[in-house]
Amino acid sequence: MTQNTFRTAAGTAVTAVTAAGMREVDRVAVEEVGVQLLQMMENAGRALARHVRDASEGGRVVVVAGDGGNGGGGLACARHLANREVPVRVVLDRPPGELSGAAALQYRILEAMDVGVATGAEAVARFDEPTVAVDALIGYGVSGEVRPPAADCVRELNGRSDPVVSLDVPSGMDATTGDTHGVRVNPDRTVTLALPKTGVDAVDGALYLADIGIPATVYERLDIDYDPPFGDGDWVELVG
Ligand SMILES: NC(=O)C1=CN([C@@H]2O[C@H](COP(=O)(O)OP(=O)(O)OC[C@H]3O[C@@H](n4cnc5c(N)ncnc54)[C@H](O)[C@@H]3O)[C@@H](O)[C@H]2O)[C@@H](O)CC1
Ligand SMILES: [K+]
Repeated sequence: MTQNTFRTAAGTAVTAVTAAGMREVDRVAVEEVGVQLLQMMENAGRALARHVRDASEGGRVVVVAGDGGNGGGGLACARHLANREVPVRVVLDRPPGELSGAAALQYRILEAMDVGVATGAEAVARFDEPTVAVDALIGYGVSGEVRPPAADCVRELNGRSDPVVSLDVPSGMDATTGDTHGVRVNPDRTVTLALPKTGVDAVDGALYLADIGIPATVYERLDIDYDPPFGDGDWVELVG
């Protein structure tokens, strides 16, 4: 099942987009309007860190990240948590040397900060104390059945009894259809970015929409109905 419109608790209608639609929003934001990816990622990471601090109540956090835009947002979140002295560790689904693009940039900052980084699903399993986990493995860019090592990380995340917070969409969930690509994370809350994706009505747990700074002109250029939903805040809960 997919949903084309969501609502905030205040009753504002929010248009949902497919993965292709969101990719087009990102393209217009960057190429036509001049908003840079790292600016949006910074907003995503900061908003996500606030949600994680909420869920963790000061306890430990593990951020499980992939190497795409979703992973980059997770790594930015780890930095914001460390900046607030939240005890945070990072697990990458692949060795750091295999990172590229924005995720590699985010990783280099964490390295300079001495934030602990481990690799692989076994590292997720090692967090046996109460720990909020952040799922930043894969976002709307999922393609085909989720493969190892990401698939093993997903299973480890689902085996945890502590809260899991997913960035944008639960990893392994098709952002357009809500279908599962073989395996997917079952989060306690999802912080989706800019606009809800049509498939996210299939998420478990609470669903929040975070502002990553995309101006209304981007939506106007794409004929997407947009009534700013955020009010005074940086995110809103979506109620269906
Ligand atoms: N406006 C934007 O462009 C922003 C996007 N952001 C994030 O970037 C995401 C989109 O980024 P990308 O296009 O890089 O894509 P993703 O990060 O969603 O996915 C690409 C990553 O997933 C892996 N992957 C894909 N399919 C897989 C499979 N079947 N098995 C195992 N691994 C698989 C790829 O190897 C790659 O690491 C969004 O969901 C969002 O979370 C945010 O960081 C902030 C700004
Ligand atoms: K995710």
